[in-house]
Amino acid sequence: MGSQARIGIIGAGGWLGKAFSQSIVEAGIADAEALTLSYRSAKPDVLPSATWTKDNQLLVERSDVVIVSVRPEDFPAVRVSAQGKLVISVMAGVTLEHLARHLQTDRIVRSLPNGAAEVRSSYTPWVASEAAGEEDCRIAQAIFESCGTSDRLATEADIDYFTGLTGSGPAFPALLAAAMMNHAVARGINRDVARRGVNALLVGAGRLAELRADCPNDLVETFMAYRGTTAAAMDAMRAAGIDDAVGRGLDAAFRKSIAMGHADAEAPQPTASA
Ligand SMILES: NC(=O)C1=CN([C@@H]2O[C@H](COP(=O)(O)OP(=O)(O)OC[C@H]3O[C@@H](n4cnc5c(N)ncnc54)[C@H](OP(=O)(O)O)[C@@H]3O)[C@@H](O)[C@H]2O)C=CC1
Ligand SMILES: O=C(O)[C@@H]1CCC=N1
Repeated sequence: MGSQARIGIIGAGGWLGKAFSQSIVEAGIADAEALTLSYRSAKPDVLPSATWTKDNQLLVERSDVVIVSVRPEDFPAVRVSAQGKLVISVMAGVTLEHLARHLQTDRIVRSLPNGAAEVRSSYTPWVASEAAGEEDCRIAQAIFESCGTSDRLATEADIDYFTGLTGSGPAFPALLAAAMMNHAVARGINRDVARRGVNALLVGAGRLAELRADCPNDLVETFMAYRGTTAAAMDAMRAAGIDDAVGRGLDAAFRKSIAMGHADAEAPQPTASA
């Protein structure tokens, strides 16, 4: 398909939809003119030379590749037939089987990017249905790598696990940073100073991880080896159960993703129409 790929994004006005549409154009996978983008409420003020529409069936007809980027609870209302088309889903918890049944195509890639797609730094694991061919997988991977890095995983259960690990993942350093900021403010530190300091350390820690490419355990051991303030803090955090808390969080996300898939399976069959 190369630079002539015709790509449609259902839900292109949202966080991930906007990130994908822009990164696809930036990476030269498709020109803006070859994109058909759908929205539900307000027409977004980006990529004016793309075709914007509220008609998802029209979008499918104008596209070779259809990316579905609505929230899972809005998916049942997306009533289109994508017969013969490659569909790429970024939705949490929606299974390959449900996607195939609802959209009437067996060429499916199920993926789970993360919010860092906005800054072209997502990590996007994905799986493909049996009927998705080599070229389908190649274009899907090119799309994911236009906004970060990606890996093809072995099973759908792996996708359900990675939904928490890396899909929800950017929220977890944010949770730690919020706890640190709340602690500093409670200690009487000026809120703006605390915010600048904590945001700067998040960015710095990310860049350090990128530069060193160490296993996180190695980085922790490097800090522990000082046997100083950092080790004192980490020992106290571990004694308070940080490893257990993180494990419980990841298990909860995995269970939620599986439960969303089961809810789909029990949902009534849609009637396909524009
Ligand atoms: N954000 C994240 O970090 C991640 C999100 N995901 C998954 O990606 C998907 C999208 O998430 P995100 O971008 O954050 O969500 P958003 O709510 O930001 O975007 C969803 C968009 O879909 C639009 N929409 C809903 N129904 C339709 C429809 N029938 N036709 C056209 N557009 C429609 C919404 O419009 P309106 O303005 O009317 O609401 C909204 O703009 C979700 O399924 C989520 O599970 C996966 C990994 C990470
Ligand atoms: O929280 C969610 O359900 C979505 C999927 C992963 C990140 N956001």
